[in-house]
Amino acid sequence: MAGVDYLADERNKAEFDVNEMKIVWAGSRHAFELSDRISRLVASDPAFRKDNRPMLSRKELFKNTLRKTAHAWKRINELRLTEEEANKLRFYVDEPAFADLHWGMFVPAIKGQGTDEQHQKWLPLAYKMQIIGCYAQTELGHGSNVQGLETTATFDPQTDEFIIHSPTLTSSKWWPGGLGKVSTHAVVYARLITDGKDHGVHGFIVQLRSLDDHSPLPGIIVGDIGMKFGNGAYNTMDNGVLRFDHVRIPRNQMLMRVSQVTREGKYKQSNVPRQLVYGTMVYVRQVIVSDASYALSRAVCIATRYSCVRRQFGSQNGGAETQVIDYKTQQNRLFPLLASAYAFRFVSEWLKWLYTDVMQRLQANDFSTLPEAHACTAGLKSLTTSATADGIEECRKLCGGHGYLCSSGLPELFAVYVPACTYEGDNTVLLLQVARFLMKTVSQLGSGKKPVGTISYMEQAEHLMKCRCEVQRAEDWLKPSVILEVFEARATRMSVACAQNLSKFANPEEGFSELLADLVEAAIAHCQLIVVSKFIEKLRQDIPGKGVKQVLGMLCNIYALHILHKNLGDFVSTGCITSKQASLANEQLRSLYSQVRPNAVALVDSFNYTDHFLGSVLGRYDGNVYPNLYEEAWKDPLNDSVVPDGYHEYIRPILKQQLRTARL
Ligand SMILES: CCCCCCCC/C=C\CCCCCCCC(=O)SCCNC(=O)CCNC(=O)[C@H](O)C(C)(C)COP(=O)(O)OP(=O)(O)OC[C@H]1O[C@@H](n2cnc3c(N)ncnc32)[C@H](O)[C@@H]1OP(=O)(O)O
Ligand SMILES: Cc1cc2nc3c(=O)[nH]c(=O)nc-3n(C[C@H](O)[C@H](O)[C@H](O)COP(=O)(O)OP(=O)(O)OC[C@H]3O[C@@H](n4cnc5c(N)ncnc54)[C@H](O)[C@@H]3O)c2cc1C
Repeated sequence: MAGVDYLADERNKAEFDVNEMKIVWAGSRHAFELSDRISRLVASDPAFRKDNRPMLSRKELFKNTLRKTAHAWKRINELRLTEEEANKLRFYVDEPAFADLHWGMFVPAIKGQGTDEQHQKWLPLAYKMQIIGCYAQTELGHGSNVQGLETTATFDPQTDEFIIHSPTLTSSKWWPGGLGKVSTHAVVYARLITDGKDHGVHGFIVQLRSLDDHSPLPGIIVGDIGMKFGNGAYNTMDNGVLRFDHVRIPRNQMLMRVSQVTREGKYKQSNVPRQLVYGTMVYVRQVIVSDASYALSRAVCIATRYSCVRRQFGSQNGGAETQVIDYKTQQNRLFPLLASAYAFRFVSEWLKWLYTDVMQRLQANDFSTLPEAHACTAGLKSLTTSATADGIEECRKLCGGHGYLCSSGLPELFAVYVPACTYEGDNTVLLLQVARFLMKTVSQLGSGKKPVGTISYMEQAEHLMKCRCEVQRAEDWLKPSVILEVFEARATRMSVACAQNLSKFANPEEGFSELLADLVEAAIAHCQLIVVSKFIEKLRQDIPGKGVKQVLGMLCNIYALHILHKNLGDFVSTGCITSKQASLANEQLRSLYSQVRPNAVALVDSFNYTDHFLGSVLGRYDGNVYPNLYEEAWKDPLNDSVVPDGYHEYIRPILKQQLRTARL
């Protein structure tokens, strides 16, 4: 029946003001209104239909993406959308495309690493999309090890040009999104060579294709790297391969904010850190943390609504069966993910602030907070993407068999999402960057250099190494000060233990190599502490709306106590808590699940996702799952005919043969 809300009872149970929570989730009333307006605009435009993606061949899929991206660009211009609105529009179109890399990496790379003159020349062209660019860093042979890249950019003082060259097969650029079929330009990372000297990896703007007929320019071989994981999914993106055969570009196309090559071929460095060459990655990692909260919240929204609709067992006297969400096992798997979605949302808002702050400082030549920003973006990118990828898969399982259908939206979400654990830095490699930062901090304790920002807790290392958790009753676990101290103590003790073990090696690098697995665990402990502490900080702010702060408090405690429960080994073995306190934490967690239960649907409604964006029959707002699932099945092209194509060739002969055998 149209118009019936099958989840109305669930919505009536909510103990908080959903409209106010929507504003908290969005970040501000302005952000909410903008998101709400743009998501409806996209949902109501048939050109942005996406339910047919898994059925399309790669070519059809890709052309469809080109059509949608062109349509989005047309709408952005017609409606004169601001940059913020245009970003939201691309987000709600929900189809990875070359434009993500153009706006998300090419433009930021020029902005961050180009000089004023380069900005004046290239940014207007890029803003109008008169050129389309990508970010060509990774090669066939090297991705993580950026210093190992092989492409060369050799200065030719005779002609005042750089010669861009791929000396080996492994130096072929491999993976850049938007490169394969679309980009006219790329920021290419290559080893700068002047006068026979190698100055390491630098960025260069290189034109790849003709602006008249799109054919590759002389000396350039470019194409798509092939089909990727999952139907539909990330195959809308033309990840590409690129080779250069002595391609010449003018000297002023080297991005020269960090270092310059003069007309005479002299290499000069500005007084800014070399690591600014990595600045675009810091920017995108911060965006990816925000993206993690959106991807996880989508999966959680689907699983929560469906868990209320789905009933199994427990019928008494012919009454309704139990809603699967009422099983404690379902809650124990689902609610920590719900809490994580909120936790990641808040930590990403904070990270955005941190990034903006670092950028402002950089403008004023203050580079002091760059290492912490690198550690935070790298660590939180790793933590949130790993948890989200696992979380989406868990949500699929929470939906039972139906979660495996493409119409649940979960398989495609998973397939699109999992590469986030790899792109923009492999998650383990990034955690090791955090570990280096932690080891450096520990080694400087007592040297007078004060740890600042997210690492400032280490200032109390002496106390944190020996403090005892004061929890005696389950309710004691609800105190933010208790949770914070326990997480700080665990992170400190794990870092200090690594540092002590490292000091046993004569060669620190050898020690680091040997202890990699422990170092990764210490880095995770530090990153989990950041997420917990930013959630607690959020709750210290003024949050209006009936019951909003209370229910967020429950989620914060669920997030922290669930992490504690999953990592009991760390907490108990470092002596931060006793096994008795661990079981009290578990008791508290169970009680929190019961408290969150009536609010579950309202908490996912607060994400304010349209049915179009969710793209899931199981997650429909109205909960009317079964008739729609049934209808969806009939739309499959296999059901176009009653007798399938191939019956006469392959089924009938078998059947007939069996008949003969049976007669014998
Ligand atoms: C894009 C769209 C956005 C919007 C769209 C919507 C939302 C998103 C959704 C969907 C988008 C999907 C789009 C996909 C996009 C994917 C794109 C790519 O994948 S582009 C390739 C990424 N490649 C990597 O990330 C390589 C990873 N490797 C590295 O970063 C480095 O090589 C690293 C950090 C592992 C090692 O670097 P070393 O070899 O230079 O190393 P060391 O010696 O360890 O470091 C030297 C010093 O530099 C610091 N450092 C390293 N990296 C830094 C950084 N980034 N910033 C500041 N300092 C850094 C270190 O802390 C160290 O500092 P001390 O000397 O100890 O003080
Ligand atoms: C969908 C997708 C889109 C992408 N888009 C772009 C793009 O637009 N532009 C671009 O330039 N690149 C892009 N990339 C490339 C991406 O950035 C790299 O794949 C990524 O940085 C990982 O590098 P790698 O592939 O070399 O992994 P590898 O480093 O080869 O990793 C293989 C394994 O080795 C481990 N490992 C590696 N080094 C260490 C170490 N030091 N210590 C311990 N373990 C280690 C890793 O943990 C991993 O398990 C994209 C990749 C994907 C999948």
